[in-house]
Amino acid sequence: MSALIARQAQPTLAERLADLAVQALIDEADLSPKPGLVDRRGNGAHDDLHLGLMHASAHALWPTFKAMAEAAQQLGEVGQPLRETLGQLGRDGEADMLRVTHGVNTHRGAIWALGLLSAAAALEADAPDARGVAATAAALARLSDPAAPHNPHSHGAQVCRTYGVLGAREQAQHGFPAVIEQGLPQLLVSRRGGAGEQNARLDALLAIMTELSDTCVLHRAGLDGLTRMQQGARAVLAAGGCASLAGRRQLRALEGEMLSLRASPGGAADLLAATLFLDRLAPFAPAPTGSN
Ligand SMILES: CC(C)(COP(=O)(O)OP(=O)(O)OC[C@H]1O[C@@H](n2cnc3c(N)ncnc32)[C@H](O)[C@@H]1O)[C@@H](O)C(=O)NCCC(=O)NCCS
Ligand SMILES: Nc1ncnc2c1ncn2[C@@H]1O[C@H](COP(=O)(O)OP(=O)(O)OP(=O)(O)O)[C@@H](O)[C@H]1O
Repeated sequence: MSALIARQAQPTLAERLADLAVQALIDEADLSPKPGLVDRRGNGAHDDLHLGLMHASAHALWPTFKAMAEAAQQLGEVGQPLRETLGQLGRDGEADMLRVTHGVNTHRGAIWALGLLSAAAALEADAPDARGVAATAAALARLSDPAAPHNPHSHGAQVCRTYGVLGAREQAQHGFPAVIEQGLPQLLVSRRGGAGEQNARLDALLAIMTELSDTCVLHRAGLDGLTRMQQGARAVLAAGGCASLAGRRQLRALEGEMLSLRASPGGAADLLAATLFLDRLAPFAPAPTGSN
């Protein structure tokens, strides 16, 4: 292979971040058994989603995440120009998603969360620790985008009004507390406890579900459904997590409840993808000088 071809084969930072974002979405979709969500076993509580569609949607978003990271590199700082560029790229990405899925919402919340995090990771490429990247993403999310069409009829907007809870927008504006305080710590604790990677990821999803006001669940199952989701997730973790027999029993019970309510924790799933994205950022940091 010539040196030129070898050089061209090296992915750029923006390409590597887009790879990471798409991989996080694929890993989230494939993770099984997830209560109520699309996974390798089936469609969960959804009649318009399936695993192939989730994969196609995830891959279709690669150019969006790449463009967001490139915009961050070019503009170089958190500010109104970057916020407005990301808003336009996010809306274009959503249109791409809907074209691929023929109008089904597969990843609206994920474009929002992973888009902000991809841009933030590009800004923080020298020292990409999870907390710092989440804080930078939050600073971007707190800037308003005058071109964003406010949709008071979105499911999220409706249930936030009805139940007085905070949704996807606020989760980002507050620095992704569900990821930083629940998802990532649980992932590390379960790994350290020898749960195995898939069970550690399931535990991370459940940890996110214990606290989140997931507007997907609220929309389909109301406050009672949300409470049952949170309590059920706590019961799995209290029983020893997904690697334990007792935890698996609780997980099966939770899944039964979610399916009977037609409820699916789509917001928690997006935030698990955000958790997996941030978990994998460390290797992006340049090696400290003097290290071998
Ligand atoms: C902020 C968003 C998610 C809209 O939120 P809204 O609550 O009105 O919408 P909707 O119900 O359609 O979607 C919410 C999505 O978020 C996820 N979600 C639900 N609850 C939560 C939660 N508590 N926390 C995080 N995500 C959640 C769900 O998966 C759901 O798909 C987004 O679609 C948006 O408005 N984007 C504007 C375009 C933009 O600025 N893009 C920039 C990309 S960086
Ligand atoms: N594995 C998954 N399975 C199902 N949903 C997921 C998965 N991963 C992420 N999600 C998220 O869940 C959301 C889908 O939720 P939902 O079906 O409630 O959306 P909706 O189209 O707004 O509402 P509804 O189907 O109730 O009319 C998607 O936006 C997506 O971000």
